[in-house]
Amino acid sequence: MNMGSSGKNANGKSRLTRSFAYAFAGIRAGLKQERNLQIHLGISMAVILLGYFLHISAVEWLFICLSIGGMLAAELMNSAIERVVDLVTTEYHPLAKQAKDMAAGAVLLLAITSVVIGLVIFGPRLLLFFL
Ligand SMILES: Nc1ncnc2c1ncn2[C@@H]1O[C@H](COP(=O)(O)OP(=O)(O)OP(=O)(O)O)[C@@H](O)[C@H]1O
Repeated sequence: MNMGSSGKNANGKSRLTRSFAYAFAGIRAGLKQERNLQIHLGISMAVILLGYFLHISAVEWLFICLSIGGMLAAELMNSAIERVVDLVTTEYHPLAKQAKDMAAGAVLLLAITSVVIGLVIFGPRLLLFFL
C-alpha cells in the first residue's frame, strides 16, 4: 500500500499508530484465546495487590514489573510460536515438537525466575505476617 512520504494511509493513520493498533490487537487476541495468559494476568494482579498492601520498595517494584512484563510477553510469544508451527504443519514433525517445547521451556524458565523473585520479596514479609 502506498502511503506517501508522510507514512499515512487513506484513513490518515500513521504507520506508528497502526503498529500500536496491531500490537494491541495481538494482546487482545492472546488474552481472549489463551487460558495460560489469563491465569498469568490474574496472578499478576494478585501480586500487584500484595505489593501494594505490603509496601514493597521502589527497587522491589522494578523487579516485580520486570517479572510480570517478561512473563506476559513470553507467554504471548509462546502462543505466537504455537500458531506459526500449527500453520506450517498439522502433521507430527520433530522440529515442530522442538519449536513448541523450546518456546514452552522459555516460559518455564521465566516462571521459575519470577517465583524466585516473588519468594525473595514476599517470603520474609509473609513469614513475619503469619508467624
Ligand atoms: N506438529 C507437531 N509435531 C510434533 N509435536 C507436536 C506438534 N504439535 C504439538 N506437539 C507436541 O505437543 C505438545 C503440546 O502442543 P500443543 O500445540 O497442544 O500446545 P499446548 O501444550 O496445548 O500449549 P498451550 O497449553 O500453551 O496452549 C508440544 O509441546 C509438542 O511437544
